[in-house]
Amino acid sequence: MNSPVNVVQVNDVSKRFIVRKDNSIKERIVNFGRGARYREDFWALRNVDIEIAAGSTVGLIGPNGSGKSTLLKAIGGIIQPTTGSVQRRGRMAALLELGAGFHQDLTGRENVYLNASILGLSRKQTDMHFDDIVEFSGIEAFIDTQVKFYSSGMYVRLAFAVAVHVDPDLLLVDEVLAVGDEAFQRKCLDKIRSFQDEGRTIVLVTHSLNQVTDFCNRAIVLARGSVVFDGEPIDAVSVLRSGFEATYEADATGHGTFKQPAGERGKIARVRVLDGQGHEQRNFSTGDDLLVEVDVESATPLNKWAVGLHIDNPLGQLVTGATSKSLDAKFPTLDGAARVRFALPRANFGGGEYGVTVAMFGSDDQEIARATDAASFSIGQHARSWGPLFTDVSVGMTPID
Ligand SMILES: Nc1ncnc2c1ncn2[C@@H]1O[C@H](COP(=O)(O)OP(=O)(O)OP(=O)(O)O)[C@@H](O)[C@H]1O
Repeated sequence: MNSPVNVVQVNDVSKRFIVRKDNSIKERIVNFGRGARYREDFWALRNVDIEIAAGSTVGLIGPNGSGKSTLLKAIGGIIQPTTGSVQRRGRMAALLELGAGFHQDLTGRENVYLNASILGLSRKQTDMHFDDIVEFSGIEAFIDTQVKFYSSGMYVRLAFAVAVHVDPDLLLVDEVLAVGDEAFQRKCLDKIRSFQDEGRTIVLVTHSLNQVTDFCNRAIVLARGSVVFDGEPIDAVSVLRSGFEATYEADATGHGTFKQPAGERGKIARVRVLDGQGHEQRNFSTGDDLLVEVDVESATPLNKWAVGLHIDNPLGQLVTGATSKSLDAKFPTLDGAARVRFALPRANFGGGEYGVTVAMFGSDDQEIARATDAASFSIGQHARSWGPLFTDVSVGMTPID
């Protein structure tokens, strides 16, 4: 069997941005001519080597600022690497920044033609696809309006519609899909699925870890501009989660970003997710009992204090939250260390990955410590229903006469 052709080859790519340290105009004038001292090199990508085989769907994931968009733009040829090279084969369509490739003063119709011609379609070919493009976008009523009057959702609709109708071999999609409404997102994801079936290659930047495990057959995790994992999506998601926990541990050692008002100091020493019997666990089923255990410390006695809990989905959206105050729990003075447990009996989370963020509050309800994404857990997909909330849905039918 022949091994598949590489559609993208990224060879030892690094990208440097020059970041100016002086911000105000006054500082710029004062520092004029001493440029070098007031600029700093920032490496958004470091020695990235990636080969992407034809027909694969690759997810690029990583924390904010890790270089995902920069890598996608380098693959798309929108930015030039500082060192290294990128090779691509075949026709590419890219959905990178909102409105990129659209001319503000032109109408939707004119932009379709402009965009399609940039992506390599002749006028005649665009004529052939025009009605389908407009229909897919669902913005017929605004097609002769200048795009500067479009909402961000309308931009994305039209841009995606053009991109998927120009017959690309390689489709690059950055987060933009998150802008569209749910119905349109679903339509786009269906289209991406049919692209997969047709053997096209897709590279997707996303914060939705569900999208990665659902759609991709490979995921690359970036951290501070370097590839830290490249392989099975499910493993990539674990790496990303454990990375967050490592960050948190660094915080717990005192090098982190805890906000601590003078006088009161709190410390979140450990956060664990346990099953109903108190055993540490990561994988749960819908309806299981969950305990979130938080070890807190204070160097000075704290008379009034509280602990808060946030459980977020992979998009960072709050799924459920509570504080010991909202739960009417009053704790005695904290002198040294204490263990707080939140109990979530029969938790009806839907299948997916969840992150646990914990905060500690002092007198005046001021936040005195925070551990973001300090722990995580996974709920197995249920065969009967899906979505962030599990309901024991059933269905019946009666004939109507
Ligand atoms: N034109 C630029 N000039 C200076 N710095 C830049 C530029 N573009 C990106 N950066 C920096 O490079 C780093 C990587 O940015 P990039 O947008 O690739 O990250 P990302 O992983 O896509 O992040 P996010 O999840 O927040 O979208 C960031 O620290 C960003 O501030």
